[in-house]
Amino acid sequence: MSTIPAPLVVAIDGPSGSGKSSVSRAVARSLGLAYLDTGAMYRAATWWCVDQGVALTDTGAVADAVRALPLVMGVDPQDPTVVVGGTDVTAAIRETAVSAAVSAVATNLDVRAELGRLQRAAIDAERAAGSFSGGRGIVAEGRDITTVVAPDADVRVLLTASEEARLARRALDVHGTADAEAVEATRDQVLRRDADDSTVVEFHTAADGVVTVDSSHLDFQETVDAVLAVVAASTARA
Ligand SMILES: Nc1ncnc2c1ncn2[C@@H]1O[C@H](COP(=O)(O)OP(=O)(O)O)[C@@H](O)[C@H]1O
Ligand SMILES: Nc1ccn([C@H]2C[C@H](O)[C@@H](COP(=O)(O)OP(=O)(O)O)O2)c(=O)n1
Repeated sequence: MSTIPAPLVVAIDGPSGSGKSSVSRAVARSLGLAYLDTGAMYRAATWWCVDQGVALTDTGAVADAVRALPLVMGVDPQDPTVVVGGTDVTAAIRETAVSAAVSAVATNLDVRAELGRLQRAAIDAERAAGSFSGGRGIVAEGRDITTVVAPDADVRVLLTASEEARLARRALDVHGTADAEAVEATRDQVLRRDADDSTVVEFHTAADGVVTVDSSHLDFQETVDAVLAVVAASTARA
């Protein structure tokens, strides 16, 4: 009798520029899993509030708008997409205006409750679909996936990197260079945002049972391999 392996849920958290999104996508591709970028959901919520003319300082109006968010997340790691009310906002949510404003939405506790609910539903759907269709599971990444959204995930990883490495990576991403000027221009987007976000979620220290992978001195492929090794070790133990 053949056994169908249970769907795997991998949760990855970490600060901005630690490599969460790119590493999680590569891990999902490598293992044949779905990929959920929860940061993209906070970005989509921010884009929607701005689109609807909601003042981001009005916490009640923001929460109401997010409860009505018509969001569809594409979870294929080859081509993750974000669609809001029929508009593909995959690129628009990466623009600097959204990056600068997103913490105001992500620190709204009613928004966190609503998006957390949607994230749990997406993870549960992959679990259930996997059991019936032979789907393999999901990699979900963000700031509170290992602790709040999916503390019961099969594998939980905190991906960290030094401040210096994170600033250089983001500068290279946004400005195409990691010279002193580009690093300075990136500081607000990385460090101020992490400081604001840290007021509502802890993502600098690993919770009990969460494995830390420090990518400061690893290149991209080495980081992917390190996370895959954590998955292999965790699933071998289970
Ligand atoms: N270990 C690494 N070494 C060098 N660059 C990396 C590494 N991990 C990720 N990167 C690059 O750093 C940038 C930021 O990564 P990203 O996945 O967007 O981080 P996060 O989602 O944590 O903000 C990307 O250009 C990515 O390719
Ligand atoms: N689970 C999550 C995911 C993201 N967030 C917040 C943190 C960030 O300010 C925004 C956008 O997240 P995203 O992962 O795209 O941020 P980066 O630009 O990769 O640093 O959402 C959160 O509060 N909780």
